[in-house]
Amino acid sequence: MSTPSFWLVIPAAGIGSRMQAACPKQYLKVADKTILELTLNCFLQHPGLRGAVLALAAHDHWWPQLSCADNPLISTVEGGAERANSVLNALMALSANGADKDDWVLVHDAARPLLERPDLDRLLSTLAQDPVGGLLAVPARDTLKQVTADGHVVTSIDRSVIWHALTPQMFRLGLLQENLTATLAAGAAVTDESSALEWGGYAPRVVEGSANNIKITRPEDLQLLQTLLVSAT
Ligand SMILES: Nc1ccn([C@@H]2O[C@H](COP(=O)(O)OP(=O)(O)OP(=O)(O)O)[C@@H](O)[C@H]2O)c(=O)n1
Ligand SMILES: C[C@](O)(CO)[C@H](O)COP(=O)(O)O
Repeated sequence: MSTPSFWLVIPAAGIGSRMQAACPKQYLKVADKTILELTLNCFLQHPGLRGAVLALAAHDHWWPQLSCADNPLISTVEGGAERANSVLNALMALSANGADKDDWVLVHDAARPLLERPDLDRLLSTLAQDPVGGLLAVPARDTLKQVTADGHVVTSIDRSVIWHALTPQMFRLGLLQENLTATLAAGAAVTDESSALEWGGYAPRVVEGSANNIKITRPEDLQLLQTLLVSAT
């Protein structure tokens, strides 16, 4: 099935505090490539990519050293205080540079280097005609507990209706920009793009993806990344 063309937003302005590394985690090297380069690879090889906007920290001096920094498909903007602010800055740049409000935009974490092409194509083809958009996600496998602040179980959550949100998340530029702007203005919690659409009363669709599409967050994730990269070759 043919897949629609799309713009790409990569929030990459985080400091990676939970990783406790000497540089932001997206610039840590694994198998001779930075996590950011690994993340970009899947998209730069896709014929549907119209262009990419990376949101970078104001003090980011690592990006210009990467070979892909010269790729004409990639532009950069300054990120914001939170991930949602970084994403909104990138969306505003797309709008200012002529992207249409009905164009598809995919937002993908710089810290998710293991997105697989079949998952990307499944997201694009499944949502190509969707009136709202949606996101890659994985159904919960473990028994889930609601727990008190001092660590005691309150109840078990029905896992049959629980999914883990991943990225990319895929929405039309105008709808996403409008709802993200409104959600931030209202001071509502927004840790992913779907949250903003939900706040606006929409019901994004989940598209099942691979549980290997992990977000590199803590030091132990680097070993898992190495293992998954080896098994993928
Ligand atoms: N102000 C911010 C904060 C985060 N991000 C990006 O959002 C993605 C997911 O965020 P997270 O995994 O939390 O990254 P960090 O914020 O860097 O990690 P930490 O919370 O451990 O500092 C990352 O690619 C990160 O670079 C961003 O663009 N702008
Ligand atoms: C967008 C996301 O990766 C979906 O699971 C997640 O919400 C990012 O959270 P973070 O705290 O900004 O890493």
